[in-house]
Amino acid sequence: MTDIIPVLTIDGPSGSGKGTISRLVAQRLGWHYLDSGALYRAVGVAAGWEGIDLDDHAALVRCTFDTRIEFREAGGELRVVVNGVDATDELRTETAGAAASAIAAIPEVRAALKDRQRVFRQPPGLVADGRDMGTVIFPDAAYKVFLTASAEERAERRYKQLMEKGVSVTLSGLLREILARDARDAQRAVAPLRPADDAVRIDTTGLGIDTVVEQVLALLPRH
Ligand SMILES: Nc1ncnc2c1ncn2[C@@H]1O[C@H](COP(=O)(O)OP(=O)(O)OP(=O)(O)O)[C@@H](O)[C@H]1O
Ligand SMILES: Nc1ccn([C@H]2C[C@H](O)[C@@H](COP(=O)(O)O)O2)c(=O)n1
Repeated sequence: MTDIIPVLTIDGPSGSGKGTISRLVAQRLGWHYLDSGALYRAVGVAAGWEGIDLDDHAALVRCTFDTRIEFREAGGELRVVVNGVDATDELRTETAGAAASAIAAIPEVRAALKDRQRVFRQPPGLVADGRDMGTVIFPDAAYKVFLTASAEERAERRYKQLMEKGVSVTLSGLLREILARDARDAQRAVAPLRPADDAVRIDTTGLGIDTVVEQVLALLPRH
């Protein structure tokens, strides 16, 4: 059954616009949406609540199995509920992103989350965003995109986003964090960040959101 449910994978580094573009494309297509990074972030946040050290791999693997993660639509927004608590805002912090990146390098954590991602493949279709959607989780996806943008532009996007939320950060600090996360995600041994061989690469540097959405939609036969 799943082999006839179409999947569009959108992978790429932090700040390349995966989440923004995936959500808009999923809306336009009327397809489901999987934010796979939210699963890693949720485990990282749950581990923090339990006081688990990021070096304690056995405890992190246990925490991955124990953590309940639900996605709920509320007022047109996707909320993420972790162990019964709405953790959407906490999940989006740079601290949660860094913790997610660290635990995502643990092979047993990745293995434990595999099936929890694949169940999102439901009719009429799925748009899945992450780092290994096209390479590991949905290697048979009909459509694959790899989004990039220069690290400087990604840092600027994040800076603008955080300033709008009233979070005080520096552009140079964000650039450092983005480069560190890129390196960790791309250099890990299991499912490193890389484009699938059959992915279409889109460099979004200097491109507006609407342009990127149209470029992605143009890859699908009709919409
Ligand atoms: N093409 C674009 N042009 C300008 N801004 C963009 C573009 N795409 C996304 N943005 C903005 O950049 C910020 C980061 O985008 P988004 O969260 O979608 O990136 P991401 O790749 O999902 O990041 P992460 O992996 O860290 O979750 C958002 O504020 C978003 O509105
Ligand atoms: N498929 C995925 C999704 C996410 N991760 C890890 C690596 C990221 O740095 C971190 C947070 O992801 P984001 O929410 O920024 O997309 O989670 C991964 O390894 N594989």
